[in-house]
Amino acid sequence: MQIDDTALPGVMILTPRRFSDARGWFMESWNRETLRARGIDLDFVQDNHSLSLEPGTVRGLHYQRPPHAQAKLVRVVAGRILDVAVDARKGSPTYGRWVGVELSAANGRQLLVPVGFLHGFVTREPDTQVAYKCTDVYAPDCDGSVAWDDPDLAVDWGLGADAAVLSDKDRAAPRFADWDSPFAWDGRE
Ligand SMILES: Cc1cn([C@H]2C[C@H](O)[C@@H](COP(=O)(O)OP(=O)(O)O[C@H]3O[C@H](C)C(=O)[C@H](O)[C@H]3O)O2)c(=O)[nH]c1=O
Repeated sequence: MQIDDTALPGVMILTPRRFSDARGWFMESWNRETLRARGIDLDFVQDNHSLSLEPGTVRGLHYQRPPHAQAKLVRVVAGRILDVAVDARKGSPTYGRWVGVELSAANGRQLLVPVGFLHGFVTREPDTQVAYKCTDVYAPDCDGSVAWDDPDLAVDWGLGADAAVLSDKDRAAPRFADWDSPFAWDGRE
């Protein structure tokens, strides 16, 4: 398992080892003990899986507020995405900053998105399937979103003039400046 930091402390890129042979390859996509040994001790309780038909599909920027806030471990099982995390922790030195990492079925990379970060992705190929582990269960009353195209966050989705494929919920999400984050920085990472 290769673990790389990103510009946002706590948001990490995990790349499991692939064992290749004449048949193809095998990997452990997630192993609690492997991550615990590297200081990442997360108790995942729900797996999610989505299919996005069109390239340019944006799902985000999403979060669940406490008491059902979620950390996520995101990977791509078919296709390719730009996966984005935004620091939404009040008081954080990197509050409002974002990172984007290309995850694909080919590169096998995963993104660890801690509690306190908004999450979203844009697909870069047709029929992209994203699977991700969550540390809390779905709680619709705690589900929320911030505008994917917020001018202050200025996430570069790489869409150019192409129109994003969006859900009605994401089309109507509030601006970051008009949103009262439920997350606070704990002064550590
Ligand atoms: C998230 C979720 C949704 N649903 C149901 C609710 C809706 O009827 C349907 C589609 O939900 P939604 O449009 O919120 O799905 P996405 O736009 O892919 O949202 C997800 O996309 C971004 C990238 C995330 O990080 C979150 O996990 C999540 O917000 O699935 C469930 O039954 N359980 C769930 O955990």
